[in-house]
Amino acid sequence: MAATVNPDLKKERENSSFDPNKITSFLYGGPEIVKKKRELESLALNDPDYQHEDLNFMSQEQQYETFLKKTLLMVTKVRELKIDVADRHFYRSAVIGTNPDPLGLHVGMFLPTLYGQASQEQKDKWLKMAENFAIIGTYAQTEMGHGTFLRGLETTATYDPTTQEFVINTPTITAYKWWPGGLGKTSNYCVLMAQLYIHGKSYGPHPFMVQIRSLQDHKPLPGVTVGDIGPKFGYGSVDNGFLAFNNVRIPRENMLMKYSKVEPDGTYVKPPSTKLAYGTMVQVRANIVVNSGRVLAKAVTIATRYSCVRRQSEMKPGHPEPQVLDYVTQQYKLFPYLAAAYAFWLTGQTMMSVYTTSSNQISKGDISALPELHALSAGLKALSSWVANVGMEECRMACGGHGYSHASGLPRLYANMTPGATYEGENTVMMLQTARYLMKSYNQSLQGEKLAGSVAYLSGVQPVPAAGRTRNMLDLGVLCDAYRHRAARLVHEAAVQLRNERQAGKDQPDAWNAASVDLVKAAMAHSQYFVVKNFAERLTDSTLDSSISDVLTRLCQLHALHGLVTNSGDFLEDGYLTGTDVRQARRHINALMAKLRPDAVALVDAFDFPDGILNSVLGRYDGNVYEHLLEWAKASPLNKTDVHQSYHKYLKPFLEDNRAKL
Ligand SMILES: CCCCCCCC/C=C\CCCCCCCC(=O)SCCNC(=O)CCNC(=O)[C@H](O)C(C)(C)COP(=O)(O)OP(=O)(O)OC[C@H]1O[C@@H](n2cnc3c(N)ncnc32)[C@H](O)[C@@H]1OP(=O)(O)O
Ligand SMILES: Cc1cc2nc3c(=O)[nH]c(=O)nc-3n(C[C@H](O)[C@H](O)[C@H](O)COP(=O)(O)OP(=O)(O)OC[C@H]3O[C@@H](n4cnc5c(N)ncnc54)[C@H](O)[C@@H]3O)c2cc1C
Repeated sequence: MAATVNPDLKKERENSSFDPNKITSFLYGGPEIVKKKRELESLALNDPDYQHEDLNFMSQEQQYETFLKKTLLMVTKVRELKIDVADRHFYRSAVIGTNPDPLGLHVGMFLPTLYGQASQEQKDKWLKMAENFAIIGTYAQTEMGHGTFLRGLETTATYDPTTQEFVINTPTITAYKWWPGGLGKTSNYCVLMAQLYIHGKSYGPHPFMVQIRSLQDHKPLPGVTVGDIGPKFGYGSVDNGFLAFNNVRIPRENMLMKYSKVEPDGTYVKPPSTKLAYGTMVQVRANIVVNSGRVLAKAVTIATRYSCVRRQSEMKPGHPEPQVLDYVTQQYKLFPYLAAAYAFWLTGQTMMSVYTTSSNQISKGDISALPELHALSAGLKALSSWVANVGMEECRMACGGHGYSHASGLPRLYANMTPGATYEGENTVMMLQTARYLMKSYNQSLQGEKLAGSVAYLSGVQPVPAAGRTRNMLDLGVLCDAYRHRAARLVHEAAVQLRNERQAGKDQPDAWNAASVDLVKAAMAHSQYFVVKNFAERLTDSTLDSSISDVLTRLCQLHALHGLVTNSGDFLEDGYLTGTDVRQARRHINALMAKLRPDAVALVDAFDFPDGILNSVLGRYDGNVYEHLLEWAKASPLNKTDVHQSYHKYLKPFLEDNRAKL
């Protein structure tokens, strides 16, 4: 095994224009945080208790078992090591790498729902147990027949005032809860979303705390049917489950009653907004924005490092084979996603701070920020996970044949992360939610109302500038204005389309459906504007070291220009940009890529993913790809013996038979 760093990667690092540690510090929020992160990561990665065979060599059952063991151990160690709550995610991501874990829903949704939806008495009753993993829960909302349309959920919780209990029922096959993570085999509790019925009247979906397995022998409780839904595209390390109830009774106090309440006599107390019950989803959507940036950063790290190690073809006759990253077409595959990874990393930070501010306000009873928070998180969740999906796949293909091997880490990354476009709100549906808010805001602005927050720009209609002027397409102000104009125009056009459909005689739902392609486009443009503007604003930070602000500016320019060129029709359609502008933009992209080329490895190094987290032979920090590819392949289960047992069972008789017939 080679101990030295691959010479090509070494040279790349020597030639970069800046110290990657400075960007790492910028990305993570300061050198102290980076220090803490590295300490926690190396603690986890060097702990022999977490070592196991490569998951790619395991069955789904083995993956689940391995991950369950590992996550439980992690919970114990986090407690023993007294790791601060704020720092735990560093340790956790080093332990689990790019895999989801069976306790993910307990930590990511069950606990947050208790924090956000339970009354103080309910918190007193359950939080200690849940926080200390004395019980394990999941978030059981989606049913076989309905995931998106929450008002269509079929599971019922019918209040019985005589016993002061809710009776939980699964009336049909399609009402089976389906998909919740950690439900199949791990959880003994869940937050159940069910339709509340009182005295025969429906009050819509509400959250209930329901025990589903015995705390003694883990068997399903009477009336509960629960199991695993079977293998999926990815997520082998998680037991996504199904769940059904047959007249299961739970006490009245088990409805989570921070907002809505049911009194003992069956009187229903309305919440300030029915959408408060959807609060946990908003939180996870904000998390998905953060996660999409990280996922893309991982994929780009793997593909960029490998593209510097990989040499292929003759660019000039008789010359050595170049590093594939020197092909401009290869740069055009990777650098826009490198820039997007930075863009979404920073968007994720802003999204989280908007989430924290708004949710503090909401928990104090001021719900005015709810619509904006919902619309922003829905649109950014959809945009970021879509871009991450396309980017991960582009990175895989950019690694040629070896990208297709699990050794690259890319298929597993993709399979585990692609459902980000589906779970926590299917992306098209989320974009349409954002569009709904945009239409509402736009109409308010037409009524003369002043808009605030992410839609403030819709108030001022921008004129199309006179033709013949010259623009500097590298100017971030010019680029932000162009995105802003495009978003405002597409919102306006979607509104016009809606109005036309209405005037043509369609009712509101049909008109909405007819205009929905334009509505999604408008929501996309709005979200992209937010991302570009946010990136540009972060660069105005006066504490930024000039050596890194130059390179980050190039990334921001590339991100904005690439989006502009790939959607050029949107910018050209009304004459806001000219053909000359777009041509100029294309040339700038080429020039920017050439400038970024020497810094590419340093820019991915700055994401600071240790090898143990990347889990990729192609993306190794030391670049010693080939020897480790061979070593990895040798470890594959099919190579445990020189002659596989199937030879004796099938191949030998087959060959002998064929030889005998000659
Ligand atoms: C494990 C976690 C780890 C954590 C951290 C690690 C990093 C994270 C990364 C990775 C981990 C993830 C691991 C896997 C997790 C997966 C879990 C799940 O998937 S759980 C299931 C999710 N299910 C959905 O998301 C359903 C989607 N559907 C809905 O949300 C609703 O049904 C919706 C929005 C589509 C429609 O809801 P309507 O029918 O009740 O509402 P309408 O009639 O359309 O609208 C009424 C009004 O309510 C507003 N509204 C809707 N939702 C809102 C909300 N959430 N907040 C505020 N307002 C809302 C609307 O904008 C509208 O407003 P106006 O009337 O126009 O003013
Ligand atoms: C890996 C994974 C983990 C999950 N974990 C959990 C969990 O822990 N807990 C849980 O409760 N759920 C979980 N889910 C379920 C997930 O939340 C749902 O699958 C998701 O919300 C999408 O809903 P759906 O499956 O009903 O899609 P559908 O709504 O059936 O989507 C199918 C198609 O219909 C389109 N469509 C639907 N409605 C509209 C509309 N109004 N307008 C336009 N187009 C529309 C969609 O765009 C999509 O193209 C998980 C799913 C996965 C894949």
